[in-house]
Amino acid sequence: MASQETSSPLLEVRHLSIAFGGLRAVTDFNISLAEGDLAGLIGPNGAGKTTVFNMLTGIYEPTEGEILFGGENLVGKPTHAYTTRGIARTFQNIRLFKNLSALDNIKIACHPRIGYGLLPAFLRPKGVVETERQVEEECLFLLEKLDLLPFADTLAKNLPYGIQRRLEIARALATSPKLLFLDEPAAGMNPQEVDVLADSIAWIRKEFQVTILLIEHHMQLVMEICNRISVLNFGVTIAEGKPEAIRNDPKVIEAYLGKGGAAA
Ligand SMILES: Nc1ncnc2c1ncn2[C@@H]1O[C@H](COP(=O)(O)OP(=O)(O)OP(=O)(O)O)[C@@H](O)[C@H]1O
Repeated sequence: MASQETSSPLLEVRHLSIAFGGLRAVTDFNISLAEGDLAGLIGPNGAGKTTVFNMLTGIYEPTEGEILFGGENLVGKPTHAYTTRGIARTFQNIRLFKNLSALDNIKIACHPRIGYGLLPAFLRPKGVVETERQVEEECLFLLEKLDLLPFADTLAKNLPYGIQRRLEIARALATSPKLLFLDEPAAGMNPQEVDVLADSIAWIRKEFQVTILLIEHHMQLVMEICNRISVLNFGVTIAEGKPEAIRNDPKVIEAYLGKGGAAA
């Protein structure tokens, strides 16, 4: 767990709001992430967590606010601009290409970094062949790092659920992100898989030197690996701070955690 709170923020989100018709889904959301942070975004169903992710990846344009990434305001830019600047995410519902192998799922994610069009892909001059060899090597390396190598040739649809989730993370890492958003990475996992995942996420942060913000209902995982946590309720941030403070915050207990201290 490493927070480098003295360095300038990698991501600075200011006064982010969005409304859908009459519904204010998120109001005045602020967060500042330093390089190396592993932060959590929690709150009840419908609190606005995924909507925040959708704004932070260019899927939704906020009605107000700024998303400063490395000092540049990304609001209004298309989603690929977020990717090319080093922001990647996973989704709550797994979005793998089910009929492609694990390796091909990763290769596709590498594509925005390759930078050649359709014609060279068909004609395959020497440079393209070399690039493809390098990409394959990188992808195999990534699979190996995430203990996915035995599944390289398995179709995504035939992989166990926990492995599919890990492959989603590997696919996000293939874009070489500086900032990674994980939307409910533990959803649908059994307790053993959650334990392994918690270790993996902490390890990924360190190994890939990536800053992580995750949405999760699994409180044990959040409290164990996150160095700071923001809590949303009805689109409004009701608390922000270190896990211990969040766990004992009366507003958070009232809105989400309950007296037992565990929402999930
Ligand atoms: N495209 C949209 N159009 C209309 N309403 C939307 C849209 N996207 C989200 N909402 C609404 O915004 C609110 C916040 O939804 P969101 O999915 O962000 O919540 P969440 O905190 O991620 O919930 P969960 O934990 O259940 O995933 C909900 O009332 C939802 O119905």
